Amino acid sequence: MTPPRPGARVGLLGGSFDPIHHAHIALAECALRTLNASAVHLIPAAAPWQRAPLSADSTHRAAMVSLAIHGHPGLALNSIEIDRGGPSYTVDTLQALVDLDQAQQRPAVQYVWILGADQLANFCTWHRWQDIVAIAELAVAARPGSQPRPPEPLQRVLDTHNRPLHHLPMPEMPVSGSEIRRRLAQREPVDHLVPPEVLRYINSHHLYQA
Ligand SMILES: Nc1ncnc2c1ncn2[C@@H]1O[C@H](COP(=O)(O)OP(=O)(O)OP(=O)(O)O)[C@@H](O)[C@H]1O
Ligand SMILES: O=C(O)c1ccc[n+]([C@@H]2O[C@H](COP(=O)([O-])O)[C@@H](O)[C@H]2O)c1
Repeated sequence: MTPPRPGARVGLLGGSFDPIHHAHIALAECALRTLNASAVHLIPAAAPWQRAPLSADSTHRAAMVSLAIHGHPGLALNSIEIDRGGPSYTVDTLQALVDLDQAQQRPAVQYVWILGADQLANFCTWHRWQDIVAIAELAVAARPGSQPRPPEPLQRVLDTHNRPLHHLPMPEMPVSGSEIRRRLAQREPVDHLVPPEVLRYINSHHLYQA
């Protein structure tokens, strides 16, 4: 991948990806186009601290992300959180990316954290969420059951920092990792929810079986 031009936007889509599914890819592609980003990095979390332990280990989740983005120019796997280990605080990830750019004397880029409306609603529970807004812009997509509207305290901090909230014009997709895990455990089909390479990987590694 060519290095980003100075001032370019780089989208960051963090997630459990347990497993990655069609809505994640649609979200990343929509962000790439809408933000005119030079790249969108998909960042599998090592240990998302607000959730119960994940089903598949980080090696499997990263491998599935890698398979799913194959043939999608502009999308890249970024294993920074897996490599760091421990609780996956987004603020630490953003700070580490900025520090790395500086250490490697790369041109400064504008990071944009991409999220679904469910996580936007939850955003003010994130670790040091005000510091996230100071470093990165946010881009949100609608998700069935959640409105892509920022909670009041977030809107106030966005206003203080004069930060935009990008809206990603993606159709609502009723797809979730939990539903996929539930279907797999019940031996129900999921081929309409995940890319075929990911399904082959799930089957060959016997993931998500009851
Ligand atoms: N169907 C969807 N539409 C819009 N955004 C989504 C959708 N699915 C996931 N996202 C967003 O992608 C990011 C990563 O999500 P995650 O990996 O937790 O998937 P998930 O489907 O929400 O999984 P789970 O059901 O296990 O919570 C989050 O910001 C989430 O809001
Ligand atoms: O930094 C935090 O406190 C924080 C709290 C909740 C979620 N996140 C991040 O948001 C992304 C989506 O989380 P999830 O639980 O929907 O997979 C993932 O990258 C998480 O690490 C981050």
